[in-house]
Amino acid sequence: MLELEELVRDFGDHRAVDQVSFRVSRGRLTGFVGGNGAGKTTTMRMIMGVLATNRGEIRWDGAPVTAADRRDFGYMPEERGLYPKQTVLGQLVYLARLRGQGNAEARRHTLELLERLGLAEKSQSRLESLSLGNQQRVQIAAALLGSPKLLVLDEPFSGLDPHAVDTMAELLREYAAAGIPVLFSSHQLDLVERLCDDLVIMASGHVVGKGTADELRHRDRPRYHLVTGAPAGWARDVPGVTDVEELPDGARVELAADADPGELLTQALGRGAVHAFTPLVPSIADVYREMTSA
Ligand SMILES: Nc1ncnc2c1ncn2[C@@H]1O[C@H](COP(=O)(O)OP(=O)(O)OP(=O)(O)O)[C@@H](O)[C@H]1O
Repeated sequence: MLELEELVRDFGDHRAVDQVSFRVSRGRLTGFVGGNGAGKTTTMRMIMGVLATNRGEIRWDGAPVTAADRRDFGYMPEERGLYPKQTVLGQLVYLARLRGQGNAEARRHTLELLERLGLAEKSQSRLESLSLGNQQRVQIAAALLGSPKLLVLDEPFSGLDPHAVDTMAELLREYAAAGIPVLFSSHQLDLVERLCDDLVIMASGHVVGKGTADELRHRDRPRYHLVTGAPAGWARDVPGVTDVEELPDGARVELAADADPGELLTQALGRGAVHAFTPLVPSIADVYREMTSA
């Protein structure tokens, strides 16, 4: 398990990362989200030791992370960083050998990954001759070489077409299922919602939310969508109702945590037809907007 405890990173007098703490657990896919400049890349660079921390601690399996640990971490940096003029296969095999694989094993594993990522036919092409999306797939392959014990991926899905997104998502799930903690950043909240076990939400250098998607979606005050065919302002007078947003055909109604939604429904039925009465569960995009809008 990877643990970050109260990490701080300053650039001059700007605090880019402020008291950031979270965990990336074994077998869990953890999505790392936040607006531009929120501090995700800086945090990932500190995990990988590319940037020093000003304060705080990074632990791997309970002990302060070491350079040896980091050699076993698969990393896809924001700045990417493969060689444009080298062939895909050539440089991936080279990287696999740097990670300790023998030549035959490095070749076999690299070819397997290229096949999996739909790049087998491009193995002898120079990286710069590939489309941007295919270059991105090669960068992903580079992070997966060797047998990484942890994956730290900075926006691995950006620039991928929908099929490549699905392949990549499936691959990350397999790594997580094999017990490898996976941390990836993304601005694609629908994808994060679909894929992740855990989420960490950052804003202005701070963690503003973390937990499973269900935990983050949980609201202390449940909300319901009531459709009656006419504005339902009367709901304001129902015991337990704390907020009403009137709609042309009903209302969105917020209740106190201990209120009985049956009371609202009974009163609605007493006034005529009820076409729908449904709990409103926020999407992760809603949660994200609420948490980062301050
Ligand atoms: N090397 C640096 N020197 C000075 N400031 C930096 C440096 N790297 C990052 N920053 C600043 O730190 C803050 C956090 O940047 P970071 O790249 O970590 O954000 P991010 O969440 O990854 O954003 P994005 O989603 O846009 O990639 C920003 O204000 C950025 O300008």
